[in-house]
Amino acid sequence: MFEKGLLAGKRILITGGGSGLGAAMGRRFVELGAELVICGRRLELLEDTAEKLRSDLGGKVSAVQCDIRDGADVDAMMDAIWREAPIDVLINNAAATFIAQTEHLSFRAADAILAPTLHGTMYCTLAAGSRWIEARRKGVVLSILSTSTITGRAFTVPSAMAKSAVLAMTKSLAVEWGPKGIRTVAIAPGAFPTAGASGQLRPEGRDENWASRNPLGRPGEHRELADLASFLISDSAGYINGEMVVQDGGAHLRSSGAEDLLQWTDAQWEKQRAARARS
Ligand SMILES: CCC/C=C/C(=O)SCCNC(=O)CCNC(=O)[C@H](O)C(C)(C)COP(=O)([O-])OP(=O)([O-])OC[C@H]1O[C@@H](n2cnc3c(N)ncnc32)[C@H](O)[C@@H]1OP(=O)([O-])[O-]
Ligand SMILES: NC(=O)C1=CN([C@@H]2O[C@H](COP(=O)(O)OP(=O)(O)OC[C@H]3O[C@@H](n4cnc5c(N)ncnc54)[C@H](OP(=O)(O)O)[C@@H]3O)[C@@H](O)[C@H]2O)C=CC1
Repeated sequence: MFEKGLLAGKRILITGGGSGLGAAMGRRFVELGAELVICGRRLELLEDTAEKLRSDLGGKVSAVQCDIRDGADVDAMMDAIWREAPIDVLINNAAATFIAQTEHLSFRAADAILAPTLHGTMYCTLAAGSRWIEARRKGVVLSILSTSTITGRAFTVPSAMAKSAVLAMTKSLAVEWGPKGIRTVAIAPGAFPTAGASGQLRPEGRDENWASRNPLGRPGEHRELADLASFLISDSAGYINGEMVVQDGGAHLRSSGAEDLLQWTDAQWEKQRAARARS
């Protein structure tokens, strides 16, 4: 679909690039000629993903351990990256979520979602943006959000709050940093099955026919999201700024995706809490 060298000459950092959608985007970016840095907390997972990409595609891929909840860690990672060469694109992909009745969330539980998804995303954006602006370099920030930014989402309230805040950041910085040559864009994916999302959002017994209720009758394919991301960060999308593209097969026009959970009994929620306590 794209010319082979679409992303040639671009150095891209993907937060949470070791797994799921982050890894899928990384693979596509390398196929299209980009140089890649991936970060996350699990170094072994990152090294494995980077090694696989190097051996499959022969590209330049490196892995950095970083907990984006920690601003000092983010700064240290950016300093280390910049010592080698500045990045041109930041992909804010790392995030956390789980389903829970909101009234049962402790403050620590709320923070477990808000810290990476909101604060960590802000730290990474600030750390990249301030370096770009100081060096008068251009840049692109692509954040992976959710259709909960449009519909809200019962039972994943801290995630919906954090994603909505990052959408506000995307729109605000489009105006503030656009004149400095930095574009900010976002994708709102619908359901793109990954081990992380299924583990946190789809316990056994939950709405097993959810995929067929999508207007297109299926979940998203990782390659579809990776292609959209490749376009949005490429120079071909150079006039798109402050925009969030929804990629969900039309699902949010029909439902926020949490309606089945409204039917859950107290016993089902009790079972869900107990499963968490055991893990
Ligand atoms: C909306 C759709 C769009 C988004 C999709 C995605 O993001 S898909 C991507 C999905 N990918 C990911 O999410 C990957 C990243 N995920 C992660 O890093 C972790 O799974 C985590 C940070 C979400 C939880 O880490 P952890 O288990 O090590 O937790 P911890 O030990 O640090 O505890 C902190 C506090 O949180 C509490 N608590 C925890 N779980 C639950 C629960 N299920 N239920 C209730 N509460 C819970 C725990 O009890 C504690 O509070 P307390 O008792 O002290 O008052
Ligand atoms: N899959 C889906 O259907 C949907 C996904 N999304 C969004 O897509 C993105 C990717 O999700 P997905 O691939 O499904 O799930 P994953 O769980 O695979 O991805 C989350 C990634 O973030 C990393 N991460 C989490 N916390 C931190 C942290 N504190 N510091 C650094 N890295 C961290 C994880 O690595 P590690 O644990 O090693 O740190 C992991 O690689 C997320 O933003 C998610 O909200 C949105 C809507 C739907």
